[in-house]
Amino acid sequence: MWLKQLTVLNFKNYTESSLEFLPQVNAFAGANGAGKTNLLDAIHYLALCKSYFNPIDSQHIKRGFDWFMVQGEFVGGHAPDVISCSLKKNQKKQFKKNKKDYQRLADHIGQFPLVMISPNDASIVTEGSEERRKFMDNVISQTDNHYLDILIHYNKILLQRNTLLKQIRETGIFDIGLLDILTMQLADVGERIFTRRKQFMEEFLPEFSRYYAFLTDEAEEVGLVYDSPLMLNSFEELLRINLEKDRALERTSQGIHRDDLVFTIHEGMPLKKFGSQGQQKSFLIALKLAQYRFLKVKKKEKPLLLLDDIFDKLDEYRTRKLMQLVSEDEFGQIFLTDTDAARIKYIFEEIAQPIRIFEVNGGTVDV
Ligand SMILES: Nc1ncnc2c1ncn2[C@@H]1O[C@H](COP(=O)(O)OP(=O)(O)OP(=O)(O)O)[C@@H](O)[C@H]1O
Repeated sequence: MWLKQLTVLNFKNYTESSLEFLPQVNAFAGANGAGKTNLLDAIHYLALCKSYFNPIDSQHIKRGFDWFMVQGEFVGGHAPDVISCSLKKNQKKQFKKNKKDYQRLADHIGQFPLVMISPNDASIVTEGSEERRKFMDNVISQTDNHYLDILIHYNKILLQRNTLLKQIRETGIFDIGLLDILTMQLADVGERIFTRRKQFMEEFLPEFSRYYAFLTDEAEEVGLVYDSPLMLNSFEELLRINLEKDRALERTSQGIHRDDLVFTIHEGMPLKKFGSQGQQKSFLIALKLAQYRFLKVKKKEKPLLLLDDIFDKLDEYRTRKLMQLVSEDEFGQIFLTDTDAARIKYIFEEIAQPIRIFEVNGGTVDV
């Protein structure tokens, strides 16, 4: 499966552009701010119904316009599929496959598996647990669309339970029956998410360790551990133990919405504090390569790989390692961005990979 054609209309700094791709490597080259990453993001929209960088859809409409559209033609695998995503200001985002609306976005996620590696990924190490849950949920959702459904369901019940806890505190009326029902429902759905995440980590961890060792020339021990309050107690027990605390806080203090991934180096020290910049970078790339491998095995096809500005950020050793994987045919179609077209040409010519370079300049593109 690969993306043959992409059209963007009024999308970020593009008015109208249509691009034809190679099934192998496609590079967007140009100065800072030219619009290279915007094209990767348009591809991300097609595969995952949303931006990789900014969750507010309306901010992707070109300034001065009131709608955008991104359309792409995927070929290979199944029959050619034309996917389009469009948004009119103040209206709901529309998704179509071969001109037909999707009933649910969850039906689309995972049909065109995709992995993005970007400098923004640093937030997975440096920011709060939400970023790491997002990473985990993104990978699982692309392989299991029921997972997305139960996540959405969990968040709805969580909101209802929190609203009730607030009402109890404000009104003093304690509807124990309703609280019990919401507690049981939350526990039931939460346990399913916990089981799925645990199972995912068991499969993911060996892949991650293998890629980290491959990318680094040091015999450094790194750790990746799934940490959930459900490791020690069942969800129902947890909610009962914390009932008084939850009533005082007016929210559900414990649950799978607090899950985290713990990243360590040097035998258990936090990666964020004790890992060098290079070690953190290798850790992140290993996470993403393991994500690629996981999706490839589960979906039985090669996901699209989007590399945002990574050759500028990687040292020569890691660049060579990545190129080794490209030449060993580990990946399918690749899209990448770089400020230096000559560097990209050189890197891919060295491993004799066909590449099409698009020169991007302020929202226009030349081949
Ligand atoms: N809604 C929008 N309307 C118009 N322009 C936008 C919109 N959103 C973003 N842009 C413009 O897109 C440009 C950024 O594009 P992009 O991030 O793709 O650049 P880039 O070529 O990847 O740059 P870099 O090499 O610095 O990463 C900026 O000039 C920004 O102002």
